[in-house]
Amino acid sequence: MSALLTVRGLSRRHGERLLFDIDELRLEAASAYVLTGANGVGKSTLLRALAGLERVEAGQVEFEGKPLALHPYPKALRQAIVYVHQHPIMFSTSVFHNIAYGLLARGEAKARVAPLVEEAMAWAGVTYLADTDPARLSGGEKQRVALARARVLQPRLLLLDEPTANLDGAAREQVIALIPTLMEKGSTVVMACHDRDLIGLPGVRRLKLRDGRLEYRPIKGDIDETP
Ligand SMILES: Nc1ncnc2c1ncn2[C@@H]1O[C@H](COP(=O)(O)OP(=O)(O)OP(=O)(O)O)[C@@H](O)[C@H]1O
Repeated sequence: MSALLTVRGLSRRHGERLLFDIDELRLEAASAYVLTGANGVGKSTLLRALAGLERVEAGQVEFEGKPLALHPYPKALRQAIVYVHQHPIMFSTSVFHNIAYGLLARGEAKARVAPLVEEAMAWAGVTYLADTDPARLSGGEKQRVALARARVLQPRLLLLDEPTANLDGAAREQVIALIPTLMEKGSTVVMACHDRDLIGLPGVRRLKLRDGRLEYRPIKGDIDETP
């Protein structure tokens, strides 16, 4: 296994409160993780920090073996890491345009974008929504569009913040079914979640934030409910 991202001495304070102080966060290439821990322990903050959306203190940072700093947030990480919010925000245009946007912003040729977007929509089962305004989508459809929009960029690291938190029934199951296939293109996936079905997916490692520290659990670790 080779390390994709290693961050040593990763800490975050809110005033006097130390939210976390992690000796070492190490994410392997082409691997899947769940990040668990009690409400308010800092899971979202940690994911957002890795995506450059939240200011943290960091010691040594290595991405694909190269040393980097998290501030200012480097272009190499901006291109390699995608964060998916639990309430994804979308442009009021169409589903197709929302999925295409990141590719076009990267300077991808229009002729190449259409087939990539179509493939991503088919993967997420949202082709029938291509022309729909995202404001009209159900929660499950919106989450699947957000996953397609992230996947189409082929990120090296995909950070999912509670991808099933607001879903139930078939909508939740459809999202869970997509998760294992996110790794097909070699992406590493980290999901902050409380969902036992995501935690129990085969081959998913568990990271647990507790008392400001990060604990590494074995792949088929227990899925207890202790915070
Ligand atoms: N700007 C801020 N100032 C002070 N405290 C903050 C600020 N932003 C977040 N917090 C606090 O930091 C803590 C961590 O929040 P975070 O959303 O990262 O937790 P979480 O583990 O993702 O929680 P949940 O499981 O409920 O989603 C919370 O107690 C939150 O209130």
